[in-house]
Order: sequence, then structure tokens, then C-alpha cells
Amino acid sequence: MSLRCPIVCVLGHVDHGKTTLLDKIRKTRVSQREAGGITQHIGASEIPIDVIKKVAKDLLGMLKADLKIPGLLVIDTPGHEAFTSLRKRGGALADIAILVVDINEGFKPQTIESINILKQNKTPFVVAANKLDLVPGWNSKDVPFVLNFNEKVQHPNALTEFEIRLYNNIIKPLNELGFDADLFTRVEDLTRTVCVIPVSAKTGEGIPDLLLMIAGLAQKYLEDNLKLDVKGPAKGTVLEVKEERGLGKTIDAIIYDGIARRGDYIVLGNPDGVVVSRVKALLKPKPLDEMRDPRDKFKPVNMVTAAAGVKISAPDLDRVIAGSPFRIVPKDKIEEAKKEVMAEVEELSIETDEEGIIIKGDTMGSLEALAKELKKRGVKIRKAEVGDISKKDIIEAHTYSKINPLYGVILAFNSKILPDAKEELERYSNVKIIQGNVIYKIVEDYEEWIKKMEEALKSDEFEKITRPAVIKVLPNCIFRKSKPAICGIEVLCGTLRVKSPLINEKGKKIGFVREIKNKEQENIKEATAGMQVPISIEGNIILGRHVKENDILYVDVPEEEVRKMVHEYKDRLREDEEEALKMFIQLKRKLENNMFWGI
Ligand SMILES: Nc1nc2c(ncn2[C@@H]2O[C@H](COP(=O)(O)OP(=O)(O)OP(=O)(O)O)[C@@H](O)[C@H]2O)c(=O)[nH]1
Repeated sequence: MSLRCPIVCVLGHVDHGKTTLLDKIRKTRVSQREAGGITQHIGASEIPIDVIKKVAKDLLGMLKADLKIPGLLVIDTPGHEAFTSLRKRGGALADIAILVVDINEGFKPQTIESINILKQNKTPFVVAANKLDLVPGWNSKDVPFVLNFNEKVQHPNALTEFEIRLYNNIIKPLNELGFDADLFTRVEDLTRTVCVIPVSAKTGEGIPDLLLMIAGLAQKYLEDNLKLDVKGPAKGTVLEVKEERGLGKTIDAIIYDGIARRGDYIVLGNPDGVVVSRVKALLKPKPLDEMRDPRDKFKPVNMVTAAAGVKISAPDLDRVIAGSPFRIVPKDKIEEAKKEVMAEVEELSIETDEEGIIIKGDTMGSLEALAKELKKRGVKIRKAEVGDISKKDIIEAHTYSKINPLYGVILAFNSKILPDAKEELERYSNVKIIQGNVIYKIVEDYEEWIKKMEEALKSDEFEKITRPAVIKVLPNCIFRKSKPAICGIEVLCGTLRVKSPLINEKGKKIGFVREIKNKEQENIKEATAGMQVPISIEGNIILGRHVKENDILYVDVPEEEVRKMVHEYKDRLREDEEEALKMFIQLKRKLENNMFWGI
């Protein structure tokens, strides 16, 4: 059995030190004179097991096991976006993850989002408790943590500060999320307890401990289920499609299983079908000391064994997108490979709804992660597509916003707005675009937009609702008996608006308010409680006969609108409007002999 390197991803909250930690890991070397160090791949760095064993020689006893894996392949791009983009059939490509948490700041939204994503994918992880050098009083050096963690090196106060931060900022929040966690030196069983490894990406303290614990965990978890057994043709995922001088379109890819050979056929799965091409070259980065001309960055190889990052040059890669799964196979296996990659694409594809919003992403994986977060919240997605925001997207969003204004939005993860789409956007101000490179932030911004839109739509609706009012016909103020009837009234409570339908206490329809005038005899739209105003009424009534002085009249609010006011808009009614509504409901219940009227 030939074991492959486990693939490692680094996740964590912004600014907690993922990039700095990766840089530090990439610089790990045994010593200048001894051979060995990190091998640079395309998009990843390989740390051979010998290097790990040497830098962590003082801690090897802790593992109680011999390390048989050939090393670790650490993906160079940090962040959970990279983690989710790197997919293979059945889940994440990364076998193991390092969750970076600033030991001084503790858990933050993206820390929790990262853990949720790891949970979803059942990816084992260790926690790198970073920025150890910033723990007050801590004497941080470029040595393994275990050698630096004692009273000979550290002041007792620094040790106390460290323990407090370790517990409050890392262990306790992990416990709250349901994980057993402890400082790695205190962990008995790596598969049951999350290992916390204090590190400083700045000084290099703890990096050997971190590498050793990941190697140990990877071996424990993965060797048994043979997940690391390399066999058959290469399986991989596209990291990026890149134009390269002299080579044309190339793809940067991670190969996670099998062996890729130059001259074989690459079979890629896209949402719109399969692409088959012949592998012209497999390229690895040239080591710096061999790179005489910076334009000549790559070294061709005949064969690549998983796990590895590699650049693939082949004709006809135009339709390929980041996140596409692929196989590299001999000619007679092409048909079989086609079926396999299509099955993978289908697994990745997102179920869409008849109506809903549009989402875009830079890779299939990121799109899927965004879709998952939205579906959890019950958001309907009509179209989910890899690529930049096009003119067509804007027009579609505009069309669907007419069905429901809340559909007039495009959520875009790491996608740009194409120039002609920008022009279109200026025409359609009702289309909203929410862009970003953090899933939770996009979702948060979207929810905020929804809230604002709903409020705006509600005020629109509220404005259209017939307001309740109770009015009294004033004595000696009947100015005209009919067609239209004109009289002076007082609004006892509520808001009397033009066009309101009126009934009397017996439920008889009186007519509609045609005009309301103020003291200056100008038309006004409404009169509120306490106001005495002349109004004209349109309807077949005669004042003095059907309606008399001192009669009480009510605005006849439709039952549907009464319900809306009772259930949705109560807090928006004034006290006297509420009173008018209450009086009107009581009247209707009495007239209709129905105690449930208006509920
Ligand atoms: N003192 C100290 N500073 C650190 C350490 N690790 C990272 N930093 C600093 O913290 C800041 C953020 O580090 P990055 O590595 O950019 O953080 P990141 O998590 O990769 O951030 P994003 O790439 O923006 O998500 C930088 O100013 C680093 O120099 C550490 O161990 N100690």
C-alpha cells in the first residue's frame, strides 16, 4: 500500500493569522546544511515527514505511534472559501484542517462559521491558538512550544495569563459547541478530543508541535480507512483556470488520488457537460535556485502522484471552471471517467426553485456553500451559477422583482460585475447586488436588505389600508342635503381620509367621503381626532333624513384590513386610532352577531 500525503487546509477568522502561519510553515526547514525542506507545488506546499520528524524530534514520544504517511500537503490559499471550493465526491477535498484562533481574541463569527463547515464535512481538525507572543509577559522563541512552556522560561504570571486565555478563549467556546478540547500535551486520545496547539506565526514557536499533531491526527484518522491509499488514474479538482505566457489556458489543480501521466486524457465535468482534452504537459514550479529566467517558472514532469498540486496544459480548456472535478485516464477509460465526473457534478449541483433570487460564485464549491447557508434560512434560489454577474442576470433579476420585489437581488461570492451588466444596472435601480468574499457577511447583508425592503413594503401597504375613524355630525352644520351632501363633522377618534366609506350605527351604508376642507376652505387629505371640518359625501343619501345632526358615523373598514391592523400594524396605530378600531369592531360584532368578526 502506498500512502499519499494528507491534504491540509487552514481556516479561521479574518486577521487571526492564517496567511502568516502558512508563510511560516512554508519556511520550515531542518537546517541550512541538512538536506530537505518544503517542496513547492502549484497551489500547495509539501512538507515531507522527515522534515516534520526532525523539527519535532523532542516531541515524537508524545504520539506513541510511528508516522508512516509521506508528509503533509498544505493548501496555500487560506480560508473556508478555499476549503469549500476544494471538493471531491462526497465532501471536502481536505483531509484535515487547522483552525486558526487568536488566543487573545478568542472565537469570532468566522471561527464559528469555519467550525460549522468542518462539522458539515466531518473533517477532523486541530486548533492553532495563534499570537502566543502577545500573551502578556510571554517569552516567545522559535522553538517547539513544549520546550518553552515551563517555569524556567516563563514568569508565573505569564503562565497564568496563558492558562486563562487558553481556557476562556479557546477551550470553553469549543466545549460550548459540543467538542471536548484540551491543550495538546494533555490530550489522551486524538480522535476524541480536539487538540489545541499554541503557536506564534510571528516567532515560529509551536510550529513543530502543530505539524507533528496534524501528522499524528491524519495518520490516526485516515490510515485505517485506507483513505490515503493511492491507486488508479488521477482524480482531481480545478483550483484555477489561468492564462500562461507561451502555454495558453492552463489549469492549476490538486490531485487527491491516483497517478496523472502526460499524454493521457483529462476528462473534466462542468455544469453544462464534459470536456475531454489531451494532457500536453504536467508542470511543477521550478525551485527558486533553478529558476534563471522568471518567465520560465515551470518544470515539466512525466507523472504526478497524489496528493499534489500541478499545472496542466492541454488544448480546449475554455469552458473549464474552478471547482470542476476531473480524471486523467488512458484513452480506453474515457467513457467510464465521463460518467464518474458527471455524477460528481450532479452531486455538486444546487437544487433551484421556480422563483427566487440569483446567486453567483467563483467556484462550484463556494456556490454550494453559499446556497447551503441560504437554504438553511429558507431563501428561495431560482438560479445558481459559477461566473461573473452578466447583463442577463440583471435583466432576469429585474423581471422577477416584478413578481416579488424581494427577488430583485443577486448575491455574488467572489464574482465581479461585467461592464455591460454595470450599464444595465444603472437602468434598473430596483436590482440590488450584494457582493463579498465572506459567506456569512453576504448572508448577513442580504438579511439586512430583506429587513429594510420588508419595512418599506409594509409602510407602502400600511399607507394603503383604510384607517378607522368615528365621527359625529355637528348640530346646525348641514350645509347641503344631497348630491353631494355637505355637513360639518367632528372626528371623535381615528383618522378620516378622503375616499373612506361611511356607515351609521345601524350598519347602513352612507357613502364615500369625497372632500374634506380645512378652515381656509382648502382640500385636505385627512382629518384626525379632535378636528371639526366640513366634508362632502358621495352617495344616495339625504342629510336630515338618513343622517341627522349628532349622528355617529364609522369608517367601514373591510374585515381583511381590520385583521391586518390587529395582527401586523397595531404598534403603528395611534392610541385614538386603536380606540376607533375597537369601537368599529364592537359595532360590527353586534350588528353581525358574530363574536369572531375581525379576528
Ligand atoms: N504578534 C503576532 N502577530 C501576528 C501573528 N500572526 C499574525 N499576526 C499579524 O496579524 C495580522 C493578520 O495576519 P494575517 O496572517 O494576515 O491574518 P489572516 O487570518 O491571514 O487574515 P486574512 O488573510 O485577512 O483573512 C498581521 O498583521 C500579522 O502580522 C502572531 O503570531 N503574532
